[in-house]
Amino acid sequence: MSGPRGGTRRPTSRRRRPALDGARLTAYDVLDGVTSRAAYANLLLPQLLRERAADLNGRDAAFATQLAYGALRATGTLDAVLAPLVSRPLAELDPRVLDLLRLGAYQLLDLRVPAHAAVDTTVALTRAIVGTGASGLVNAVLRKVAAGGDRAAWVEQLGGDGDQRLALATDHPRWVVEAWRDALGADAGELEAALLADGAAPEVHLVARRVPREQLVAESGGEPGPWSPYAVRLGGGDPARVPSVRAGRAAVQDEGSQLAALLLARAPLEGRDAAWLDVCAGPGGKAGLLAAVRPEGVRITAADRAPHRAELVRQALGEEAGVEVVVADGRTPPWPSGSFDRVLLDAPCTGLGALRRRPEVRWRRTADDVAPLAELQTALLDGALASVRPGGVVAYVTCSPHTAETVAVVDAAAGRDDVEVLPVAPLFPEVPGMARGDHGQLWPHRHGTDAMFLALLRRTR
Ligand SMILES: C[S@@+](CC[C@H](N)C(=O)[O-])C[C@H]1O[C@@H](n2cnc3c(N)ncnc32)[C@H](O)[C@@H]1O
Repeated sequence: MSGPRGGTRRPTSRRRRPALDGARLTAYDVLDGVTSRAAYANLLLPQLLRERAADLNGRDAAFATQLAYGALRATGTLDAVLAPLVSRPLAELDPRVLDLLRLGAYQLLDLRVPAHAAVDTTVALTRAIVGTGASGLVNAVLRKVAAGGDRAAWVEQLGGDGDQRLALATDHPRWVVEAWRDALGADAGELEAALLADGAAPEVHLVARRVPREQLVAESGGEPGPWSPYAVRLGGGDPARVPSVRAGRAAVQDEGSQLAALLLARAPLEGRDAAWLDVCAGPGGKAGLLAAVRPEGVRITAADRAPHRAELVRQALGEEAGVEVVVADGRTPPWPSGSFDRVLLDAPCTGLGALRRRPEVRWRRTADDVAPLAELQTALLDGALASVRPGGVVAYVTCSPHTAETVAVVDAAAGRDDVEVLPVAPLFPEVPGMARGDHGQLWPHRHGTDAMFLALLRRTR
């Protein structure tokens, strides 16, 4: 223990002078990037931590992460607490002040940061970032937040019906709570567990593509994943340091996404099995696993409408033989009808199944986003069914459990007289609790994966 030396005096008061600390400043910069530039926190935060590595130790980096992710996840709840304490609508506040209020309020509601530290440090940040004028408002509002108690006390005070309380307690917009209840159907008793799981940091999963899984386990110090025979779950550590990841023989991939690719590979098929299509392939995660597990001689076409996403597929697949990457719109396929034996449609979606990874997405998305995406998904599924030969299969997957993007899209296609639905769960006997009718649904709270939806269709003629 180092004591005071060379005339340095111990502070006489236990209450330390508020200083601009690097962790809080970094968390603020992440909130500001998300608010003012629509940045993604999971990209911006690691970048800032790298740039500021000389000034932030491991604990600072961990605290900045907890603050930034926590405050972004809780934005709606924090705003519900702040709104009655500010005389103007929150939307009329200087956005920087609103972000600072959120940062302070989050510490008061959810962290064991002493109230005076949360308030004083946020006031100091406000003074430095916005100016002295705004610091009075921040000071006054945060004191009222502190006086109202912790999150449980605030949820109690704000009141509302059951869904409203769940929304506030678990940091979801109400429309997502309703969508989750609907998606869980008969298992709606798991609603709170499902919502809470969106607040837990996800484990990093690796996929062993061109390396035996046991070797990847040994290299990474991880554990075999319970569901995919290619998955390794990491307890911690930087995946980029794992030799097979560096060499491109393994990659980071959620175990649910691995099952989505395996669904296509495992689907029962009669006759020719030589040409596979991944119609929305960018950035190439599932195409990479498909390339590794395909039987010898199978050619893969990996398409994406966005040229830069197609380029990412090219980079991800590197030297793979028998893989063609093309820029194409899956709604109007440029290849002859019935060209493929198996087609994977990993459709663009709201991404609500991956809320654990992208804390701000739950507030950026709105219920109005769903219908246009469902329209796109429907058109893409039509294109996928046109691309597959009679007798061939289409795997339709989304990283969202929302019924309008999943069951409704597939049901509409299944109404055609040349399409039959194949049951998904029997193809994964090792994965309990994944049946959603004939389809498959993974959940973070049940499976420790993203909430992937999986459906299988056969074109009958
Ligand atoms: C969910 S992501 C695919 C993820 C990818 N399968 C993977 O595992 O890495 C959806 C992709 O669909 C692409 N996309 C969107 N609209 C499309 C369209 N009309 N035709 C083809 N690709 C499209 C997007 O550019 C995006 O890369």
